Amino acid sequence: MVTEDPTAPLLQMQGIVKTFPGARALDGVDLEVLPGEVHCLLGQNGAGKSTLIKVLSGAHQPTEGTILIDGKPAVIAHPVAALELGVATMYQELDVVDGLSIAENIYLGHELSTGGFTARRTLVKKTRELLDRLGHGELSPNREVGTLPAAGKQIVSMARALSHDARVIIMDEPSAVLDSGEVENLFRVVKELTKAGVAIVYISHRLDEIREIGDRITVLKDGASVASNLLVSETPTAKLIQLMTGREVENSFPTAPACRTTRLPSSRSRTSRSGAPSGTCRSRSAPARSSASPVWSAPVVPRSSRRSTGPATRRRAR
Ligand SMILES: Nc1ncnc2c1ncn2[C@@H]1O[C@H](COP(=O)(O)OP(=O)(O)OP(=O)(O)O)[C@@H](O)[C@H]1O
Repeated sequence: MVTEDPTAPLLQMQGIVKTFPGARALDGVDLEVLPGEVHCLLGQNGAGKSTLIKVLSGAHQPTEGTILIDGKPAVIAHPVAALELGVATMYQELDVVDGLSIAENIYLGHELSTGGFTARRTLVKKTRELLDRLGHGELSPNREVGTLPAAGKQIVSMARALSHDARVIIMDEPSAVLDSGEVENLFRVVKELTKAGVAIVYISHRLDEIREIGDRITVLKDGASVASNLLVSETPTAKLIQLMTGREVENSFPTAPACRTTRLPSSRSRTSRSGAPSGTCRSRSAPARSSASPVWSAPVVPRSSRRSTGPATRRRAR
């Protein structure tokens, strides 16, 4: 796939709806991802982030809505179709096979076509190239994945995404399993990938991380995108929390314009690192709550620290 205009969206999701029996998990989500940007997806627990990435990775079919890749409608009928379209997902529960080597994990499901000894040598060589690219040339392609710490398994997962020539990599709370040194390495790798034009859809509950690594933000609430393409550099934390929770937050943060109801004219608009115009906000009926209650009384809980959740009952299917 070749994108002729480097600033044209690589991926667009428009009006995505996903219903399950008894629940409307997505209720109109728009997402636009540019080449070379880190696009952060924010939302409280249950906002619809997982469902959206499952739609994008071909694990779920949307009930309504359109997905465009390079401006062309795409049907992501199953996970292999997503990979063929250049969309790879790194799930938080790193889906690597402990009993296989690093090389076998990376090429699992898309083994090299030649057989025997030559294939094995090529496999190891290609794996070494991928690990080098990710700054982990010290890892042996033959090492069993079960012996790696979480950060190492994440590198394998990322190498697998690159082995599919992914142009969009979805990272679902990638830092949740990492210590601070490993997070630094993750950010270094993310920066190298984006420099090469790869787009990252980055899901995190850690707003400080988003400040460090993100370019633009889409906020989900109750299954819908309530703000799209906000520039990280222009959006105060209080605004993000207000968008995620629907509650006004007493503003002890900078008063930079958080979002605009219309896009600025392109000649005068400020742009992100990747050339994106400033974002738009969409009003959505938010519960009328007093600003007196502290925002942190409704904290966002990372999935890694939660037990399994029950079936959806909050939003009934219409
Ligand atoms: N297979 C399903 N069947 C029924 N309801 C579902 C299903 N998957 C998700 N939902 C519901 O859809 C809503 C959105 O869930 P989703 O897991 O996408 O949110 P999320 O933002 O990823 O939250 P979290 O951070 O807690 O994982 C929730 O109300 C959830 O219960």
